[in-house]
Amino acid sequence: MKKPITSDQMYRIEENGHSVLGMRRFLMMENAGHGVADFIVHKFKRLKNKRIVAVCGTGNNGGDGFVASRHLAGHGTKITVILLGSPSDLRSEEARLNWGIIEKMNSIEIIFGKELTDEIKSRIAKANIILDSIFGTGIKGGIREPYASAIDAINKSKAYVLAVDVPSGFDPNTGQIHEKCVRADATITFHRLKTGLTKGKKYTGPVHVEWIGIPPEAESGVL
Ligand SMILES: NC(=O)C1=CN([C@@H]2O[C@H](COP(=O)(O)OP(=O)(O)OC[C@H]3O[C@@H](n4cnc5c(N)ncnc54)[C@H](O)[C@@H]3O)[C@@H](O)[C@H]2O)[C@H](O)CC1
Ligand SMILES: [K+]
Repeated sequence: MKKPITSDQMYRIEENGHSVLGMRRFLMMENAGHGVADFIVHKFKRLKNKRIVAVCGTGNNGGDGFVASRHLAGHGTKITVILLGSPSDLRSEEARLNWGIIEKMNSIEIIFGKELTDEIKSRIAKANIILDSIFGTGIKGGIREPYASAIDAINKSKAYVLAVDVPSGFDPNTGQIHEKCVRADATITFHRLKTGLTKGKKYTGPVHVEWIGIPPEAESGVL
């Protein structure tokens, strides 16, 4: 197994990939989101009529959820993307780009807001599959609303939960959990295992490492 890395090392590898080797960040997000969709397609042979809900934050973890939802829309499933926040809060160009695409798609239902409305709670409660795209390696400090209530709703649901990169509320470096943490049935993490993911199986489930095409050369000077 390749040596696990910290979130700081991941960010530096991503930065090298982008600025030294010219791999645009939206390509990394596209490959990450495709990997998530591919994992679901292979896990659930029949996706038709399955209700999939992507619960997304306003960072690039959320962006991965937008991309995965677009890839899954091609499989005839009912997809809902829930953005916990406002589109104007989306932090990166690549997340805004992907939000701009899915908001034009009739095959994806979009709901956004800064609080957990009954509509959002009911989508999560009725989901067959949930993509946990709230936070990944960018989690910092105490978990604010509506994220805390969203994590509770995900943990109460009967859905199959796939954590994108890291279960939301899980520290990618230490494996410690914040006051709330998604309990995932599986985790798909990008590029390399994060050091914290060697622990906390109760929250991560089995961990799948997805290569997203960042050139190995991007690791020089970092690992
Ligand atoms: N590194 C790579 O090569 C790739 C990473 N991808 C994905 O990007 C995320 C990391 O994205 P980032 O924007 O840095 O952070 P997050 O999306 O994980 O979270 C930041 C987001 O969450 C908010 N937030 C943070 N802490 C809290 C808190 N305690 N309470 C409430 N809100 C919080 C913050 O404001 C931001 O909005 C990585 O995990 C991958 O999934 C790429 O897409 C693929 C390549
Ligand atoms: K996550």
